[in-house]
Amino acid sequence: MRLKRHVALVESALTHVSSSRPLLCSQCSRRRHASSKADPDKIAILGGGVSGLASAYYVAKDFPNSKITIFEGKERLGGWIQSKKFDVSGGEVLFEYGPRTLRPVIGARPTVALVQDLDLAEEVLYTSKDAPAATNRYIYYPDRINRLPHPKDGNMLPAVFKCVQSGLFAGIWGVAAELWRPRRPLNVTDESVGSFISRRVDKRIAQNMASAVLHGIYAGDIWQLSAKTLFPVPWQLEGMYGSVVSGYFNINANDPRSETLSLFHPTDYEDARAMDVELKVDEKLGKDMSAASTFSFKNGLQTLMTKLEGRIRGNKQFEIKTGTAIHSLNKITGSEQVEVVSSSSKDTKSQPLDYTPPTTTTSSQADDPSLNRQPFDLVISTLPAPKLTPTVTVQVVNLYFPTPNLIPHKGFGYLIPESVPFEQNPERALGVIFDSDAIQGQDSVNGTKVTVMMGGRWWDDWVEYPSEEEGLENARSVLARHLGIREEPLAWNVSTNYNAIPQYTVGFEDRLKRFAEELGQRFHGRVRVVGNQFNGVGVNDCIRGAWSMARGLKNGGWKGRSVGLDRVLDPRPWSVEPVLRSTWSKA
Ligand SMILES: C=Cc1c2[nH]c(c1C)Cc1[nH]c(c(CCC(=O)O)c1C)Cc1[nH]c(c(C)c1CCC(=O)O)Cc1[nH]c(c(C)c1C=C)C2
Repeated sequence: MRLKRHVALVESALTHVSSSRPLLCSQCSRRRHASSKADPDKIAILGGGVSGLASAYYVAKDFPNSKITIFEGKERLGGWIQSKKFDVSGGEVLFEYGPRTLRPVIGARPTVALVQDLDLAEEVLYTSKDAPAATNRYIYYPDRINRLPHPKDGNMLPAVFKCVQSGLFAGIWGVAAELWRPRRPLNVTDESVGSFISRRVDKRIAQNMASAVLHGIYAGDIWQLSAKTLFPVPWQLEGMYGSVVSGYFNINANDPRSETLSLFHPTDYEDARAMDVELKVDEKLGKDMSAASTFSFKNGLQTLMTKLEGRIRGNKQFEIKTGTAIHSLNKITGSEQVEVVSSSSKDTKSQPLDYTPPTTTTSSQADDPSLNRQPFDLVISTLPAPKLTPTVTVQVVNLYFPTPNLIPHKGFGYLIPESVPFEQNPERALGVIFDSDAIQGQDSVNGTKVTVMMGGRWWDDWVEYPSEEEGLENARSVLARHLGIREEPLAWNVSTNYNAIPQYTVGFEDRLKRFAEELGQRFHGRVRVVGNQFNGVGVNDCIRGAWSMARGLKNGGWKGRSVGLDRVLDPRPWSVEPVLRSTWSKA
């Protein structure tokens, strides 16, 4: 009964949404407003990274009569996504300084539809679901590289046995005992991932497995990151059923149909359904995506940014202000407009923005001639709010060696958990990507390409980070100790990505809720937020956030009160829903 009620609820919400407006389709031209007078005169986009550019692209389609200004602190657009080719003897090698592959999961719908809209389908490179890069992921522990079991192994027992033998899976039996562990006290509203896993399963699983995985996504510390935000389903299952394992079986045992069920936040489920219905792509692209574990582009992920930038620069609606820092946002008295205060900037690090300072404009700011003031009807900001999350800095070292197959393992790469003794990881590396396997088809030479990622949570209290020379030396030292690679690299690059990854630490949801309320109260929906601090740390998350924000502007009207954080303000309880078996293409 309960399940039917929830399904009916989602369906009625969807019917309501879809009956009140035409569907959006990546192929058909987007719906225009009934009256072009409805478009805001002036829109500001703060930040020219992936979230800013994607927001600009979507918003321009929906508001063709608006004048849109993009503000970016650095001289280049594209944010952390940067792909560069290096000449080496015999050809060229491509290095990614930031993200490099995307996963074609349902949350990637907006990205894939964007790839199609930008005519980039021919540029895409796929890694198949059967490739070693998809099935072979490793964890270094305590002094060797262990391959993780994968469902495609057929018989997973040999890999499981090896992981048990090495001690990597120590405490795994705690999963069975989880059924009998006491439920968390009612007054616990969040806790760290480390504490949650130690309490429910075993501390060693937290320190070995969870720590490795969270180094590989957030470069983060399991003792600080929030279990409620990062592992929402297990967290909710314990809250509702007293145990994660019994909760999962409970949900599925009561299912009258043969579908797999899970817990969903109602907003997430509606968004997933909307993406599935509204964002269909051509049959060939859909088929290729279905068969892929990850994808990128022949000339790297920057292809997407360059194409977006090209479309934006070719559109007279836009003005782009690079090298421009944002100082503050002020509500203009007697109007609904927002004043954007900016100045020219030489800073290469991204600037946070205090959205809701206690006072609006200081008198020294008011008469500062170096500050520029412009009124806007709508501001879409991708700038991080400093009080919401801390961030970590990650040093990325790309290396190319002329000898092929230097790595003694085939696969995506390996991660290094916090439990690895210091003497095995004095460089404070987080993991190593085997680029030659991870994405094929980007280089015209066939040596060995790897990336070493260092820092992140390990550098939390550091006032100074390793220089480029030190970074290279550290990366080479990791490769020599862990993989036996001692060759001179033919090409290399070190990039230090300052404050690159926000950390959703314990209490994040409460802080986000307060932030959303304050932002709404102060700017009445004229300032909306998108980006890795709000939507998730991946490229897909950022594009999905931009798509969803633009969809909200269209459906709710740009004069609506939403700030783009509807999920955190949605009081509806989590509900049991069938896991979506979505199809990519229209056919
Ligand atoms: C060693 C450090 C890092 C590696 N990648 C990242 C860091 C900090 C950054 C990163 N990786 C993922 C994301 C999430 C969003 C996305 O774009 O998909 C981010 C910001 C994805 C990811 N990488 C790994 C996992 C388990 C995930 C989650 C989704 C998935 O299963 O693909 C594992 C992983 N990351 C790195 C390595 C070497 C590695 C595994 C061997 C590098």
